[in-house]
Amino acid sequence: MSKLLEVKGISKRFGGLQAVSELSFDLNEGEILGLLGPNGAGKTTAFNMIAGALRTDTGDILFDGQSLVGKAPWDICKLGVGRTYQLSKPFGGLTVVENVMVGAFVRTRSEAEARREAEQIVDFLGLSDKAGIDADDLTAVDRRKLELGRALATKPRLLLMDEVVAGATPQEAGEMVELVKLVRDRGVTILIVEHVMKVIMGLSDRVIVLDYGKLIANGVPRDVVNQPEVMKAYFGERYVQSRT
Ligand SMILES: Nc1ncnc2c1ncn2[C@@H]1O[C@H](COP(=O)(O)OP(=O)(O)OP(=O)(O)O)[C@@H](O)[C@H]1O
Repeated sequence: MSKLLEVKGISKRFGGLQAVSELSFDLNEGEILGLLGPNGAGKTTAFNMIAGALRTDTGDILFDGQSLVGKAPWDICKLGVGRTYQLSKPFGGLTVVENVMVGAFVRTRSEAEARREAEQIVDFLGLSDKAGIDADDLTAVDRRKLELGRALATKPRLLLMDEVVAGATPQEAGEMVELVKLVRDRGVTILIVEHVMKVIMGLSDRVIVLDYGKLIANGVPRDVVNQPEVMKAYFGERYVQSRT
């Protein structure tokens, strides 16, 4: 399996706080990798370094063999790294299709082409009947789908997804999980941050766990969640001792 992303010893310090410390991991082409860790573990910081929103203090990030360090978010997106945000904020006053077109303009200057691609994506997301409504009028779950659509329109090979089911009902979460699987089936490699364990377990081929900015586990979801280090990070030392 070829490596699409190689993260090599990246670190980030904010003042006195070491948010990410010498983090290394690989992501294989076609894989869904879950990024886990308790609040404040450094997941978003790691994401932001890969997407170019934050500069790394140390280390390198290779995408398809090419270093992303020092590149602007826009250029990283053009290379094929898309991202979704935890808080999806559609452009109000634009329709659902027009919102997705914004993503498509990363790849094309033709309005007709952007519209055609956006319509296909809106259809894929199951939002065709809402294509012409103001994006501000969408429900929370449909906004999440739109967020995914905007990212897909940039034609990513790697998609960084931040908490796709936050605030969703179990049924809506199930819908999002199915959509993410379909995105992978279209050939997109995925790195996903998610707090809902059931979602991560159901989606990820492999998971990595961060705690205080350090990688503490890397493996198949079922093995990783039972590792004492991981339980300690999530539930504390006492919980682990009470189980052993
Ligand atoms: N711009 C910043 N300036 C200062 N400290 C920051 C900044 N961004 C993040 N931090 C701190 O860095 C640490 C890691 O934060 P980060 O948001 O990466 O964690 P996280 O794992 O994504 O957490 P959560 O699950 O709560 O979103 C936290 O202690 C946070 O307060």
